[in-house]
Order: sequence, then structure tokens, then C-alpha cells
Amino acid sequence: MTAESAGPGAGDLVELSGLRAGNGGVMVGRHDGRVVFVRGALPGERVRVRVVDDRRSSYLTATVVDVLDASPHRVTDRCPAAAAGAGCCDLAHADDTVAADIRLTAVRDVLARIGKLPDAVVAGVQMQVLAPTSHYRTRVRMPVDGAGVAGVHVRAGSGVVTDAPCAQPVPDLVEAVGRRSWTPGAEVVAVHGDDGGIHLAERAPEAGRRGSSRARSQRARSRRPRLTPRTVAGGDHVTRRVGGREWAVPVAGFWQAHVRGADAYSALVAQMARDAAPDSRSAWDLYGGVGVFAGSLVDALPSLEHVTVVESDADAVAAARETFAGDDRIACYRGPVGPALGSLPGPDVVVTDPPRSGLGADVVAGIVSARPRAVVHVGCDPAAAARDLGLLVRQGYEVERVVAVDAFGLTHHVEVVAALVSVD
Ligand SMILES: C[S@@+](CC[C@H](N)C(=O)[O-])C[C@H]1O[C@@H](n2cnc3c(N)ncnc32)[C@H](O)[C@@H]1O
Repeated sequence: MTAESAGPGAGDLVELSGLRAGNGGVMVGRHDGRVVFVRGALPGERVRVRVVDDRRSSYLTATVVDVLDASPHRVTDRCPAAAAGAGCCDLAHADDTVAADIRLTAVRDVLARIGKLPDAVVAGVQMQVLAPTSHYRTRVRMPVDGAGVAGVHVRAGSGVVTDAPCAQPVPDLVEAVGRRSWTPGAEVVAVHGDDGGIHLAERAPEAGRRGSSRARSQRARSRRPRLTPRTVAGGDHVTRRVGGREWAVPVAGFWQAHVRGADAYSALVAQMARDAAPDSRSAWDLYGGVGVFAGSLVDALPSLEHVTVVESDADAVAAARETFAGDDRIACYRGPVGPALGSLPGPDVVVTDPPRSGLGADVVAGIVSARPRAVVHVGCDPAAAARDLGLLVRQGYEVERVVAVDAFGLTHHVEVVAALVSVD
């Protein structure tokens, strides 16, 4: 019990029933009029939980100690690392059906609550599941423990789980990483290319990394540029293919994680752009990476005369220029999106695929002032995507279609892809 309140406090056991899905893979229950956020449970279950955080007066957080009435969708943990305490697969105890429901519920919740989008849009969200739902990840970053063994960060704390593999990476990646010993405290980058090649690289340990908490190291990391990893197996560039094109992507460069991700997103984005703005002549591919979406746009929209890829990473831009050399429809602009927008040729359609933080108000305003007929937005953080879609809707766009792409099996993560058209 906390000193100030009559309710339970950290360490106390509480029984909860009638749990419902919340955001971030967490279930939501109530106890003594207080909301309780629970990890490790499933919708509808009756569970005994231990309170782990009671610092807020309005809610508690808790983890499952006993499942008293199990959901029919509960399965034996599908990820050995998660079962051993790693923080990788927070829905490893859910079958694919309920895991997809949990993600869809979370997407609908943020679109309504944060985006304040109309009920019809929220109800109309479609789900596209990418198979396989385990062993799907073709690039992975793994921490190395003090003994030089690569593994997975433990859940909520420091330390590395090394004796049980995560079920997300394609199996040969885990095997290739496990065959080597690594520099203690380093980070391993392991990538499986579309030509079957395996690339392994090691990023040097950060100063003060050993023995520090993960949160501290993440804060330190965000304050300085990340070091380029040193390649130890395979080449510095990974072969990637989509729609008949080939890219040489730097080992640590961005590529969609799921083995079918780049194909699936490209097809969806191109279809949405074609449906929302047929006969487009000009397009922007913002946060374009190596220009995968630019390629699919010119293939799907033969009317396109000009696509500008905007990307801040020099290596990604170099890879894009190499692939699109000789295609004068596609131009690459290297630099941050915000300041670039005012100087680009006016677009009929804009594709955006920002990092987790999303577009933000300034970039949305820059897009709106260019008056594209349609915007196709790809967002890997549903809450940030909901905020950005809400901003676009309040500035003259309406949402035509939203697809939640289920590309991160065993976890709560989900990608939100949305098409908007100008109401003018
Ligand atoms: C989610 S990735 C998308 C890449 C690409 N659309 C794809 O599917 O391969 C986001 C990209 O945005 C780039 N980026 C991050 N911040 C940026 C900024 N402010 N301006 C331009 N590009 C940025 C990153 O380097 C990364 O390549």
C-alpha cells in the first residue's frame, strides 16, 4: 500500500478481470477506481498481477504473476529470448489472431483519440498481415555482453540475454552472429541481403557503456552521431531488390525490417498514390531512403514526369543515385526535409515515410503549402502518425484509406499507411 492512498502500491499483488487491449502491447484493467496497465496479459483474461509502479495517482503499472483464466489465444511463448526475460517480443504469448486484434485496436484508438479522425475512418481501418509472423527480420542490431557474446537487451533494465535466441530474425542471421565472439560492449549489425548474402558488422562500444543502464546509453547515443560499424563478414553494401530494381544499401543503412516489407509497402504506397491522384505529373518521396517508393511510383503512374527523393543520409542518397542513374524522372535531394520543401518543384502527390517521431507541425505545414492533390503517409509509430494525419485533416485533407500493415510479428509494433486527398 502507498502511504497516501488506500489502494495498492508497488510490490502488491492485485487480481484483475475483464482486461481490454490498450496501446503498446499493454492490457488495461481497473482496480479500486484506478486504471491498471498490465504487461504480459491478453484481452478478457483474469490475472493476478504485481504492481511495479505506483507513482501516478491516476494509474498503476503491473506485470502478470499468474494467469487465472487464460484467453483461448494464449500460447506458450514463441520467442525463447522473451521467455528468458528479453524485451524483444512483447506479444510472444499471443497467437497471431489476437496479436493482430491488439495492434488494430491500438491503431483505431490513436486515430480517434489523438488524430480526432471521423468515426467512419477509424472503423474503416484495414489490416494487411505480412507472413511470416516469426523469423521475418532481415536486419537486426544486437548488444554484446561483457564476455563478448551477442544477444538481446533484457526487458526494462541493463544486461543482455545471450542463451536464448529471439524469434524475429531470419534463422541464419542468428546462427551467423552466434558463431563469432565480439568486442565486449559493442553492437552487432547483422543483415541478410536479397541475394542470400550475410553481412556482419560491429559498432565500437560507447564510452562508459559497460555496466551502464540501457536508458543511459540510449540518452548518450541520442546526443552524438552513431559510429559507422566495421564490417567483419560480407561486404559493406547489401543487395536489395524491389520491382526489378536493385540497390546496394550500406550495411547500417535503412531498409524495411520484414523480409517482405519493402515489396509490400511499395505496392501499397504506389496503389494509394495512383488511386488518390491519377495522372499525377510530379511527386515527392520525403524521407525517401534509397528511393524505393520513388521507383514504385514511376512504375505505377506512367504520367509521372518528375519525382524528388528527399533524404538526409548521404550514403542512402549515393545508393539511390546509383540505382536511378539514367532515369531522368527521379532526382535525389540530400538534406533535411523541412528546409528543402520550399525549393522543390510543386508536387501532385507527396509520399512521406518519416522516422518514429513523425512529420510534426512544421513539415505538415510545408507539405500543405505546396498544395498536393494527395498525400500518402507511412508511419511506424501509430500515435505520431495519428497526430500527423489529424494535422493534415485540419488543413484541408480528408482520409481516403488507412491500412495497418502488420509487419512486426510477436510485438505490438505496426505500421500505419494512409492516403489523403485535398478537399479543395
Ligand atoms: C523510415 S525510413 C524510410 C526510408 C524509405 N522510405 C524506405 O522505405 O526505405 C526514414 C528515412 O528518413 C531519413 N531521415 C530522417 N530524418 C530525416 C530528415 N529530417 N530529413 C530527411 N530525411 C530524414 C532516414 O535517414 C531514413 O532513411
